[in-house]
Amino acid sequence: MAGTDGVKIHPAVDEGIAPGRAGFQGGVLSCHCGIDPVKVRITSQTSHNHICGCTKCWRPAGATFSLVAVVARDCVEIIQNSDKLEIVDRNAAIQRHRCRDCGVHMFGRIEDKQHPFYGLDFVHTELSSERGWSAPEFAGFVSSVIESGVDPSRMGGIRARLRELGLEPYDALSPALMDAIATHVAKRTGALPA
Ligand SMILES: N[C@@H](CCC(=O)N[C@@H](CS)C(=O)NCC(=O)O)C(=O)O
Ligand SMILES: [Zn+2]
Ligand SMILES: [Zn+2]
Repeated sequence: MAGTDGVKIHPAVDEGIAPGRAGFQGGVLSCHCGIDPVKVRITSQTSHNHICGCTKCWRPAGATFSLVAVVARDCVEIIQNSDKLEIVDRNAAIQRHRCRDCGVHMFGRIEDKQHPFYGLDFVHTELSSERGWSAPEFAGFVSSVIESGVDPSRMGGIRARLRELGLEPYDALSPALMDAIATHVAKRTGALPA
C-alpha cells in the first residue's frame, strides 16, 4: 500500500473528522473578506457532505480537495453583502455564487428544474464557526485532482489516505448518489415507472 505520511487532503479532515451533532440546525457561512464579508444563513443540517476533487469546487488555499455538502435551497438565505456575489459560470449545472473580492464560493445552485439535484444547493460548511455540521462521508471526483496539477504518481498515496480517514474514494460521486441520478434519468425517459 502507498505511504500516507504527509498526504494532505483538506484542513477539515487532515487531523481527523469531527462528527455531526444530533439536532444541529445550521449556522452562518462567512466569506474570507476582513471587512464587509458576505454572509449566508443556512437554516438546517446539511447532508451528503463529502470531499470533492473537481476543479470547479472552491477549496481553501493549499488544500488538494474541497469539502462540499448539500442543503435544500429554501434553507439558504443571503443575509449580508449580497451585492458582492457573482456567478462563476452561468452555463454550469451548478451555478456557484462567489464573493468577487475574496473568491470564496458561498453557495452553488441548480436552476435547471430537470436536473436530478434540482432543489438542492451546495455549500462549504467550513465557512461557518458553528460546530456540528454533518461529517464528510466519502470522496468524489478523486482522479480530477490531476487536472489541478497533482502528479498522477501521488494518487496511490492520496487514495490510501482517504481510505484511512474512512472517506472511500470514487472518481465520480458515491454509488448511492450515482444510483439516485440514474433513477431520476430512468424515470424521465420511461425506462422505469415514474
Ligand atoms: N473532471 C472535471 C469534473 C467536473 C465535475 O463534473 N464536477 C462535478 C462535481 S462538483 C459536478 O457535478 N459538476 C457540475 C458543475 O460543475 O456544474 C473537473 O475536475 O473539472
Ligand atoms: Zn469575500
Ligand atoms: Zn466538485
